Amino acid sequence: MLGRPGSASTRFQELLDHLPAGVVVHGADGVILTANRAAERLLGRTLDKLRGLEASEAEWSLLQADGKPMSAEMYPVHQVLRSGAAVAGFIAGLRRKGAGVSWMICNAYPVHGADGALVEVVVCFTDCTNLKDAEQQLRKSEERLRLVLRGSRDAVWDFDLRSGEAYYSDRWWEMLGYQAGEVSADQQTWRRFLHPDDRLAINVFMQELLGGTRDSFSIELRLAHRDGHYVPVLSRGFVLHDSAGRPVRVSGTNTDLTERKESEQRIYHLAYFDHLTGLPNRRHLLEQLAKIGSRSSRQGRIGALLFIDLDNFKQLNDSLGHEAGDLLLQQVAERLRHSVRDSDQLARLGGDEFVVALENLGATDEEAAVEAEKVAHKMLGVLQRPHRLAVRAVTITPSIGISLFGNGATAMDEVLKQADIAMYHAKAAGRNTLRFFDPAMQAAIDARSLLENDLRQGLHLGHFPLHCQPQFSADGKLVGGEMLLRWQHPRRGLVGPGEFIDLAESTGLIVAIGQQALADACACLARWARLPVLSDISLAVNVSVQQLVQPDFVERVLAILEQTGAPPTRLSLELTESILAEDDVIDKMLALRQHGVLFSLDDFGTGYSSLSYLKRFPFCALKVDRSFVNDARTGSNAGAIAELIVALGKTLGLKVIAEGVENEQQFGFLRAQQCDAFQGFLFAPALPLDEFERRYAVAPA
Ligand SMILES: Nc1nc2c(ncn2[C@@H]2O[C@H](COP(=O)(O)OP(=O)(O)OP(=O)(O)O)[C@@H](O)[C@H]2O)c(=O)[nH]1
Repeated sequence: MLGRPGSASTRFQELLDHLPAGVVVHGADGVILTANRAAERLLGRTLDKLRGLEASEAEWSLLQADGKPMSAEMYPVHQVLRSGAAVAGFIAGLRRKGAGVSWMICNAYPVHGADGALVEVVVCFTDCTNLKDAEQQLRKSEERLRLVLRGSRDAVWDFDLRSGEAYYSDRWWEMLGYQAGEVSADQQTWRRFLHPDDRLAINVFMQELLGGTRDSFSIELRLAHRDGHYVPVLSRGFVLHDSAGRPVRVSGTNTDLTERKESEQRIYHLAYFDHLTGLPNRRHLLEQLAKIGSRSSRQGRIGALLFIDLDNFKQLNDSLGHEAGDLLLQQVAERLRHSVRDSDQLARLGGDEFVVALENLGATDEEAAVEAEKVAHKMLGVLQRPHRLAVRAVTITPSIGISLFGNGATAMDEVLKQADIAMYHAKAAGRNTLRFFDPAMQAAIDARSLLENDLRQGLHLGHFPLHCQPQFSADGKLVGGEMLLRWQHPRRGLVGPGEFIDLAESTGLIVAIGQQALADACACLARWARLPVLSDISLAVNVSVQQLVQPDFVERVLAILEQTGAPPTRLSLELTESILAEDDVIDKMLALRQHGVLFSLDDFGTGYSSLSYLKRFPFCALKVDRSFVNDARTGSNAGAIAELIVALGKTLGLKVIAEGVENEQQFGFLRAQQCDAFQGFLFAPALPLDEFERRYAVAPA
């Protein structure tokens, strides 16, 4: 007991005895003078046995914080005796014989006498074994966590939403090609690495996550790597909420999915692509066909399935060997790939069979069939060019079966079967050809190709005799004529343009036909120039888009004018509005205008009827479309439009010509509107040129 006489001293003693901390008082020589009850308990000795003991000679020993034995001079009492200074917060282990180690936090301070000399050292110590154990546990578990994370390759991150603190682990940076600490980071930093296409979705996701009650999440995203590529990442973690449900912490790990994605891709490729040619395989095709079929039905567009089988491939395989066969199949695949659009679905079905699905070929079966046939013809042409194999060059032909789809009536696997059947018909027809599944379609295509042949033949033999429809002024004077195409077919007789212009356009023959018509018209103008009655009338010739877009269109026209000697100022080229949207048209028109050639705008009122066209392009005349002329009378809509068109033409200084005038009522109405010229059955139909000249080359009596 710390004995001090008097009642104050007794109270002080009681206080000390009830302190939970041990207190030991040493004399200046280090010997224990007294101790309180807690010290007796902690040291396991009564005061009697403690008194007179030197700390270092006692039955207990002290350990350092790291568990190693502590040398006597490091004991707190000795440190104070040596230095005269207090020691605070000193951690020491107390090992007593027969008992374990208890951990203490020690404070020690010197007590000085009146003369300033050190007379006592008071050492206080509190048991902190529990705290020490907890610290050790914590350290162990932290170390364990560190090791686990280092081994896991996952990248840890942790955001304290209240303090704004952000932690990105070293691995997090390493995953994106950076070193930790290289970039200063906050809670928004990761967003800067997001793939632009992921930003919106991730922002929405984060808003929902932080605004909701979920406490875990898992999401895939892409983060930019330093070298420019994007790392696919699986981000998983937890959200911690406070008692009010507010998010206070978000932590998680990012797993690099690159390898997984690559192997998924490899597996996908193995399952869906043909290893020899790299083309999609049968399974891929069948899956795509279902989508293609429903897309076409939805859009109301017709498409075609082409079934392509090489002819006598077995023979080639047998004679040149399987390897040569493989090489050929690869070349065939490559050529097919180049004959279709990127959006077309090409696949190798197996062996020497390939399939192409062509979508969106037209609004009707006929249109689609024409387009499909073109592609199939292209393939026939492309495939039969010699293939250079290691041994030698070989030629191979395909047989192609075609079936249309898109009206939703036939399932796509059925369409595939139909194309297969059609392919067998192509084989039966002698190979190296194509066949449609639908006999009616085949008949239409056959008829069309017959007509195309005839058209070529007709062009060659000059079977397009010129016809000319006269144009008159309001007072009945002949002022011009429009050259109209007719086809003198050897079996069918005279065929009107409605029956062959489409075909001529889709086969490109229109360019040659138009060129011929232009040459004939100019020859005619040259002849008329020598006939007094016809010498000052103009002749209009229709020009198609395909003609006009020819790069040398201007030169061709000038050459014809030169060769024929026709007066350019009598030649009027009629264009429809759709042509005006093509590039360079205005330049070509201006070039020809410089030589005096006239231009008139045909069918005005039916197309875009853009006023800017009329102002920008160097037109001399405007033709009111026959649809307005038909119903042209006072009070009708068509009449009002015709009236407007005439007024518009007049304002712009253009000559206005009405076509398709069939009766006196129409004529009377349009004449009242001050139309300049009139053309139609009321006056005369298109006449063969010789008859035209017979009728009009004589001066009126
Ligand atoms: N080199 C090679 N040959 C293959 C491959 N797959 C299938 N074949 C062969 O391709 C040939 C296909 O022959 P068929 O289409 O049945 O007959 P064909 O000789 O082409 O005769 P037709 O089709 O009637 O014109 C068979 O001999 C198959 O062994 C392949 O991957 N590589």
